[in-house]
Amino acid sequence: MSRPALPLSLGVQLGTLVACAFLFWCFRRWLDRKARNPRGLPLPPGPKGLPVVGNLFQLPQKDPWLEYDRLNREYGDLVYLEAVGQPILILGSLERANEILERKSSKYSNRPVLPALEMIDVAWSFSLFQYGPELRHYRKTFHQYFNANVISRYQPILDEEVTAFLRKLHKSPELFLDHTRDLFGYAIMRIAYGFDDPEVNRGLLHDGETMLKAFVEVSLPGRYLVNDIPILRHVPAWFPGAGFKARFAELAQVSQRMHIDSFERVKKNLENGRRSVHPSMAADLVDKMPNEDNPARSKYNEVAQDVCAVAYAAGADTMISTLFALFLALAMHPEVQEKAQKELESVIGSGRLPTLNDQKSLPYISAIVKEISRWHTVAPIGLPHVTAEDDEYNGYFIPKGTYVMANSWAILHDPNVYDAPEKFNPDRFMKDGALDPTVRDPGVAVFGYGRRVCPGRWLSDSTLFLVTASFLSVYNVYPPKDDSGNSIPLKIEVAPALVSTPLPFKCNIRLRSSQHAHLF
Ligand code: HEM
Repeated sequence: MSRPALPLSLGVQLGTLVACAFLFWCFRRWLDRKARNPRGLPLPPGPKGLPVVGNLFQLPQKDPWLEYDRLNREYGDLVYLEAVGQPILILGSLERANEILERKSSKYSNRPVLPALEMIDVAWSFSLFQYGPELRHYRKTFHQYFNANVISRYQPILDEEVTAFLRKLHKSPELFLDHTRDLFGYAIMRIAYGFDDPEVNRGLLHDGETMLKAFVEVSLPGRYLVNDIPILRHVPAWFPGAGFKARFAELAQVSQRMHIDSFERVKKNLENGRRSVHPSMAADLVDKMPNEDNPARSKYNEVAQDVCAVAYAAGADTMISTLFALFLALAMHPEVQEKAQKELESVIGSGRLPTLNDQKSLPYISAIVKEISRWHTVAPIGLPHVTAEDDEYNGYFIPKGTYVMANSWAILHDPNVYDAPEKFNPDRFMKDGALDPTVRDPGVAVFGYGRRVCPGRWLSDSTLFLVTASFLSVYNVYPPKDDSGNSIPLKIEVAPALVSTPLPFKCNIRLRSSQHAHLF
């Protein structure tokens, strides 16, 4: 159906109306903020912006953590920016992050409220909930399945997926990026839903990636005007400039498929007596579902379907990106592989693959896991926290609704804490053959802060340990070679996004010896 033509003059009039409404809204916001700050406290320091748009054009599009770090060096570790009236606070040190996001977490644990996120229908994900009893309930339900004490439940799934990964590498080492993606992708789909069919899992993981990218894009300050003028969500799709509505509607369908259809599929499978071999989160939640006549059933169902979908929506991309970085770092550092293999041989010999139970006796492998999380900070500026109310901090006024972002990359690349921070060097965590407890553990920043800290961190640590130890037990990884047989030096390059993913790269993966093939 063709779009009805809009008379030019009407279009101009409507455009002018929108612009006036916007300016009026900016003015009201400014007046309101002034009224809420009767003592006239200053805002924290930061670069001066332009009228109305503020620092919008100074917001970095690429590698924001580097620009934020530069601002923190210039203005101190608390920097204030504003983009089209949206206040943004950048925390440039662990001390600030802890003081604000941990100690003042009752005020600093909300998330952005963006009409665009509601329109693409991702508001079901508790990672976007405001802080309160609802969020606590969702986090508690999630925690039952991912706390440190229950991760061993998933050991059989992790073992099977790691072994499948080692076999695939043997068959088609050149596809190692695809195999790495499948490794954690399939593991989390089996843990969350018990889905064993790679085709089904691949489709759902693709949906998860689409939604994560969409989430990042629609959240960018200034990217969609509807976030600043919520009434625009009601303009008809044919209105000039409202093309975003059709795209948002498509994304909403993907989101629906992700969180409702997958859970319904598990329910049907169980009704038909089809249960996965290993326990899954969804099956357990369905088993404990209140009876049909119980009024609590509907809410229970909603929470259950949402927490399962969050597991792969929030977990897959971060883990896969970290694993890509791990293989890249190992290929760049043969001496690290050699050291790890010596440890593996002296502790578990060469007759079996490592298990999670070996974690404590393989400190150098643990040091590699710590170093990869630090060196390649996968969520360099984390997820924004938002202030639930106005606050006064160290004599500064912090308005309600401020996006607060801790620069985790800067915290983990602070040269005062980590010598030569740009170097991948697991030894920085070691002393006398054991982990050195005096070195800052990257876990203090990698997984975020306070009441929103990542609830998947134990699964993440266990998986990274198992993959690193198993891979190095069997394989070596080298940089690729050019036509004359010379090694091509590798370096890490990342795509600009909230989750920092290394760009595709090549490397050579070879069995340590033919005998090592017997391990899988
Ligand atoms: C390398 C692995 C991972 C990293 C680096 C990582 C990092 C993060 C970060 C930085 C946050 C934001 C915390 C904040 O707002 O302060 C977060 C939140 C979250 N992560 Fe992870 N994560 C990882 C793996 C996982 C896994 C495997 C899962 C699921 C099993 C998961 C589930 C979540 C959830 C549900 C949230 C939202 C929490 C909330 O908003 O209350 N993550 N993660």
